[in-house]
Amino acid sequence: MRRAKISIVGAGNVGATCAHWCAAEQLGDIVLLDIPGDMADMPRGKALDLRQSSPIFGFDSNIIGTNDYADTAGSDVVVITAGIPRKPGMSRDDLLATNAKIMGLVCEQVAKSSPDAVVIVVSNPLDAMVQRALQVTGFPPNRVIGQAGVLDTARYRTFLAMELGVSVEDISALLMGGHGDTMVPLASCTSVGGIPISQLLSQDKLDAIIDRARKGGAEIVGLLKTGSAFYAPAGATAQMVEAVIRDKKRLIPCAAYCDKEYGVGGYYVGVPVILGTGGVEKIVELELTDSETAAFKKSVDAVKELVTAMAGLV
Ligand SMILES: NC(=O)c1ccc[n+]([C@@H]2O[C@H](COP(=O)([O-])OP(=O)(O)OC[C@H]3O[C@@H](n4cnc5c(N)ncnc54)[C@H](O)[C@@H]3O)[C@@H](O)[C@H]2O)c1
Ligand SMILES: O=C(O)C[C@H](O)C(=O)O
Repeated sequence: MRRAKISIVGAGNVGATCAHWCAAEQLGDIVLLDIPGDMADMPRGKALDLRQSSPIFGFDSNIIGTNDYADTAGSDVVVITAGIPRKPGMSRDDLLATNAKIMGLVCEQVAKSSPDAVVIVVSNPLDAMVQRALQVTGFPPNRVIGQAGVLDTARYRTFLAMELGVSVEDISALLMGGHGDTMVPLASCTSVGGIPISQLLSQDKLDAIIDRARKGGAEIVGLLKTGSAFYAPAGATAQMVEAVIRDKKRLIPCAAYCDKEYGVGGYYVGVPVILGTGGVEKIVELELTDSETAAFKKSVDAVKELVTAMAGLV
């Protein structure tokens, strides 16, 4: 049987760690690509190192590193983590000019080498970068998706589990909106072992957890000092890769292109989707409360502003 082919563009912290999770989960063969230059051999070094762990963990994936898009040809999934991460004192939006240019260069190559791939964008500012990937690849919107909601929801679930002293496995939750400080955790969709969160936690404690989840990326940047989070982001991305490769039909939050859905009007924003081999197979439209609708609109407006700013930069 043909193994799936997964290419990861950007072999830095998120890209290489995503390759690690994908290999450990035996999702397919992996190509790690990064730019030529002084560090041209780096993706080859990381790929070889990862491959040498295969006898220990028992996976048979072929893993290569390269600077050449020809090696990524015919990928089933392309993950894009190319770009700069933020440092303390920066917002994700400060990365817009640099990463929009990088995203354009990468997507021109991806469109030529893997025209049938599902593209999963990770680079920040996420919602604008996915829009850029859609513009440049010209792929149908269901095959260009952004990773943010799985990570944001995982942070929210982690903090809830820590507060309640229960297993993360029993916490079911959902966040919507852009990947920024305006993301919208839905208390109405948060439950623990089937019990609505409102029966287990006071509103004050829940608000504090929501605030920490919103600022979860900045908290890690402040601790690391040299860059941003990568273990959880890479794990979240690998979960999306798995949903596509294995046609899992996962119902998870992703940055998906919403036109009529939620009245967004042609932008990427975090919404619950069904993710399978075709990419986004369905956007699930929920009934939101008035306050959730207002928070979602604020988040969408922030994404629109960023996309408008990007148009003047590329
Ligand atoms: N969406 C999310 O949830 C999320 C989470 C974490 C990080 N991020 C973003 O992901 C991006 C990568 O983060 P990181 O920590 O891996 O950074 P990193 O600096 O460790 O790695 C980025 C890599 O991209 C490479 N690169 C730059 N230009 C390239 C090009 N034109 N072609 C191919 N590769 C290129 C760099 O050489 C580098 O190896 C950042 O923009 C960061 O903000 C997003
Ligand atoms: O915070 C960042 O800049 C990286 C990423 O978006 C995150 O949420 O960890």
